Amino acid sequence: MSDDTPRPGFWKRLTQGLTRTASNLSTGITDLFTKRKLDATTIEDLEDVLIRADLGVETSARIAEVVGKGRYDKEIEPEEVRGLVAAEIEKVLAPVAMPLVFESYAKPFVLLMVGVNGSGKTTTIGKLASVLRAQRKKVVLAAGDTFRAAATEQLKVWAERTGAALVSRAPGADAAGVAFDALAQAKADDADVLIIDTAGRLQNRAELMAELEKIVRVVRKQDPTAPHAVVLTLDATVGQNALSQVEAFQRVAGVTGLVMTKLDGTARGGILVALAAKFGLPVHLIGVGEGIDDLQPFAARDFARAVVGLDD
Ligand SMILES: Nc1nc2c(ncn2[C@@H]2O[C@H](COP(=O)(O)OP(=O)(O)OP(=O)(O)O)[C@@H](O)[C@H]2O)c(=O)[nH]1
Repeated sequence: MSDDTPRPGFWKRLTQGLTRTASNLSTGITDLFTKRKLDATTIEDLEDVLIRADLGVETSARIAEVVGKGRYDKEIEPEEVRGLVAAEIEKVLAPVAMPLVFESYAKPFVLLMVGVNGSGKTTTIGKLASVLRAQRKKVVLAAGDTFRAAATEQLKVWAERTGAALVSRAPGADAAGVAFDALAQAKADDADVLIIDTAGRLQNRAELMAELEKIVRVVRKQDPTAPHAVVLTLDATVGQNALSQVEAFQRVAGVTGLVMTKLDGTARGGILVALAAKFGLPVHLIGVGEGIDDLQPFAARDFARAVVGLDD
């Protein structure tokens, strides 16, 4: 996905979206390092501040250690600490900041969207469809969340808005059947990309996982190389629970990349750093607000600086 968002708007949305986490981290650092010499206690306290922002125990310990190295018994400005912390966060995030690439070797390129209800699947599909259509790509959307009629309705709105084709069936139909038909249609129409929406009922995890496995199996009957990408949407406000969601979806669907939404709804946006450190999965997009423009390409340096309250 190319990013043609004007830079000032992009930075403003990002910093506004990350305000809660940034003030959490920034205030924590200011309180610790204002007119105080750096010692073992301040470093331990810094580690706690980072852990409370959900950066993960190991990463927090490592960052605190880097900040302390060679600086004991010296005064250090909070701004310098913010800079050091941002640099370390950037190191963790840089390897995972990757746009979603719709390789043209696969036609159609099959993208399977997974994630629990309300985590931002539909918004992500809408965003991707808009970007692809702006590039004049032919897109088919498959309404694979057959459990909820509202999900199909939402997808229909996006299909109409973007000029993508929609394949859907009556509520309660077999989701794998929808995926199968959609791939057949995408092939027949010579479409570039097929995006398959799926259900996200966490209440019945076993059933949901079986359904996803079946979708993958059925799609492979027509194209053994599909799905070419499996993108998991995660709601940042679930905190540490995001880690177990990645594990669960990875087991059944082989997640190839992540989208993290609702970073604006939490003071613990450091969860993205914990995820990057633990799984190393590509992060394609982040959501920092309700609107479609708030779903942005993920840039490691920008995120790292914004999240500790530093300027561009
Ligand atoms: N504040 C905020 N809201 C978001 C963000 N991303 C999505 N939302 C909102 O979260 C709600 C759920 O998003 P959807 O895209 O519908 O999520 P979904 O996973 O498809 O959910 P279901 O349709 O319930 O399965 C919507 O009201 C979105 O507007 C974000 O980054 N920040």
